[in-house]
Amino acid sequence: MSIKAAASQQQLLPSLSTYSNVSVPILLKSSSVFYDKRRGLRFDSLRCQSSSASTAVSKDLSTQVGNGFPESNAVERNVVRLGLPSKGRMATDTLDLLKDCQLAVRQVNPRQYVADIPGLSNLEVWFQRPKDVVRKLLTGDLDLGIVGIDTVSEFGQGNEDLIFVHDALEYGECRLSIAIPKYGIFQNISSMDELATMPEWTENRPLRITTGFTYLGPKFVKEKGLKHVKFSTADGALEAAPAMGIADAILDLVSSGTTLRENNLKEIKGGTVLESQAVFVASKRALLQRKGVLEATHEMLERLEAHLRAVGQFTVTANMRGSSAEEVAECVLEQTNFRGLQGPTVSPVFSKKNGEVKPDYYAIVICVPKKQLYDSVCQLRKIGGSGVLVSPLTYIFDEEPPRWRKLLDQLNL
Ligand SMILES: Nc1ncnc2c1ncn2[C@@H]1O[C@H](COP(=O)(O)OP(=O)(O)OP(=O)(O)O)[C@@H](O)[C@H]1O
Ligand SMILES: O=P(O)(O)OC[C@H]1O[C@H](OP(=O)(O)OP(=O)(O)O)[C@H](O)[C@@H]1O
Ligand SMILES: [Mg+2]
Repeated sequence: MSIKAAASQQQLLPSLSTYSNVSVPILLKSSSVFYDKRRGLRFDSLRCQSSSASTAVSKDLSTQVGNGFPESNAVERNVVRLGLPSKGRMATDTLDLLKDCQLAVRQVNPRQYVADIPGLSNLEVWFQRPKDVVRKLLTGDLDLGIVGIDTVSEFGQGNEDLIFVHDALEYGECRLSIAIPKYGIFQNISSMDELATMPEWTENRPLRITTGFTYLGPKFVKEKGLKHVKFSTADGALEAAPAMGIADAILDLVSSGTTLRENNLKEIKGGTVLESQAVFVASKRALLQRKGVLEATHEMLERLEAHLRAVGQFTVTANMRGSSAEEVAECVLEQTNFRGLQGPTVSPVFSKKNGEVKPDYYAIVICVPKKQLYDSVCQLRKIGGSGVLVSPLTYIFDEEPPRWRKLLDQLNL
């Protein structure tokens, strides 16, 4: 029997609700299955008949017993797998971010779904639809992924195997919100409470909400105490549904609000289910059990942190007159809002006068948030700064990132 055939046969097995600490063999025709409670894995021992001898082949099918998600049919693998969005608005931004972190993905052609990152050995990149990245993390077919919080929440359904390694990658920012028409019976409705208490909604005529978020939607309205609600599902252009008479309200992602505005819809107070942005997510099981996953995660996290810390800032160098480095440092610390990582770096700038080499100026180096660049230049000028040089910052590698410590704590490591 082929491994695939044997594996699909085993999918028919009832899941074991109770099992002992020791591996329990279940004999199934020519194969047997061992459950390992400690690792939550299923091992399949497939008996392959050959003309001369029968050989036992052990396959780790990475199947967690009883997590409620479909089981993986995959064969044993030693390589770490990272899932990235294959299409849509997250795809390009994700590749750009990785490139900026010196983790450029090498894809032979855009229709190929597997790729690698030359900087990370023993790691495969798999391009998948965002929702499939989450599903495959849960089935054990992927170990790591980058998707939106909305997708993790909708398709992960609170499963504890999913861990946010980095919860703010600073792109794909949007919110999942209820929106209603600006006109008609909704004209004066501006909050969830008002929507909930509208007399129009009855058992026979419930509030009809259309959404692609069929897990988060019903959960949210239940938490908000709405009684008469009926959900329908659609994949795109939801904003058209109220005007078409298909729905009363929609639950969809909003970013700039343009699509809502252009379709005469509005958000309401208390109607935001969640705020989302791209995140780096991992399977807890994979982090703990698959060789190389924790190491790859560490390296990716360090690079992401260092890049994201740096990307919002400039390095600013300016020359200041002063009689000593301490005097200049004091002036910067007292009279400006800007520092370096720990404090300003102050270095003497030497010039030769009357045959004598002396510090004439002092160069200060500080980090400045991009948005405050002009403000920093003005503050430096006020205290006698001149020759201001501004350069982009590529990375800030500080001490161990707090997110790494947090991850190890979550894993009890
Ligand atoms: N308007 C938006 N602005 C910013 N980010 C968004 C916006 N819409 C969606 N996103 C983010 O991008 C992710 C992918 O959205 P996209 O529309 O590209 O794919 P999708 O709609 O999930 O794909 P599919 O077409 O398979 O349903 C979303 O899960 C969300 O995190
Ligand atoms: O507030 P805005 O900036 O206008 O963005 C919101 C729109 O973006 C998303 O759709 P997308 O463009 O991804 O198209 P889709 O419905 O095909 O996924 C979302 O579903 C909204 O329709
Ligand atoms: Mg979309």
